[in-house]
Amino acid sequence: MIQLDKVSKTYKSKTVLHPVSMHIEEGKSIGIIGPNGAGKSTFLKLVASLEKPTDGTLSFNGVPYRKNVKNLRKNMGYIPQDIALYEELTVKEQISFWKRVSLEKPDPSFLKQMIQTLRLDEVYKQRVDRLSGGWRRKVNLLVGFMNNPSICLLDEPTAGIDLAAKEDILTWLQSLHDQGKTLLYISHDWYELNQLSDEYLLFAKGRPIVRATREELLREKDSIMEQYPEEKELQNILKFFK
Ligand SMILES: Nc1ncnc2c1ncn2[C@@H]1O[C@H](COP(=O)(O)OP(=O)(O)OP(=O)(O)O)[C@@H](O)[C@H]1O
Repeated sequence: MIQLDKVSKTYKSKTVLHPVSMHIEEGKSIGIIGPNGAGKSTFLKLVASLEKPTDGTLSFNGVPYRKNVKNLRKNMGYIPQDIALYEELTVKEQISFWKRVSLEKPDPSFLKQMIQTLRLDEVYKQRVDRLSGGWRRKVNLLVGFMNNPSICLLDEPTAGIDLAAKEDILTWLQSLHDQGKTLLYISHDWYELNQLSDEYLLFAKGRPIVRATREELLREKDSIMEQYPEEKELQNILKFFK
């Protein structure tokens, strides 16, 4: 479905993503892991078509991204690390606002199901700036995905929020996976990753160094750690993988 051919990214003279070739199959749930600065967010933004590759080509269903942006955007939802909402609006107003301005048509039944699963009806009439981080994150997910995309890209969707909100978001992500959607998400939370991932994509030093199932990663983790003795953060990440 999504194909990357020798895709790389360089900012000024610094290569932050070395050439990557990869196929992402429809319906796969891929957990992206790795140390800070390893290139995970850059990779996700390139897949989301929010960044252009310095070299290489991305294609969706055989058509290069540049010839296919409209169709691609219709099928894709991307949630960045930072929450981007109109703080003074209530949740209800926020939804109405985004419904009006979104280029893609919202899907009413999907929206209703999302509100229920994320329990957003509980705070429907509250202003966003009065909500906790967990609720705000849920609202952000809602407005980012209200058009029912088949490819869901998420950059640390549960970082820094309370446990109850994490559980709700995890349940909702699992329901997306059960519906056959493609999920690519960056996370540092092994519990969440183990619940959700068909595969792991492990980044280090500006490239994906391993793509593996949980069982494969468990088998390979000692040898990966031996190959990258100087990568302390990578060692710490893999040490806690069970
Ligand atoms: N717009 C930009 N201009 C210059 N350098 C950038 C830009 N965006 C990212 N970088 C650099 O690219 C490298 C990879 O960043 P990226 O955000 O992709 O890493 P990451 O693995 O997602 O890290 P984190 O877990 O901290 O979010 C970093 O060194 C970062 O400073």
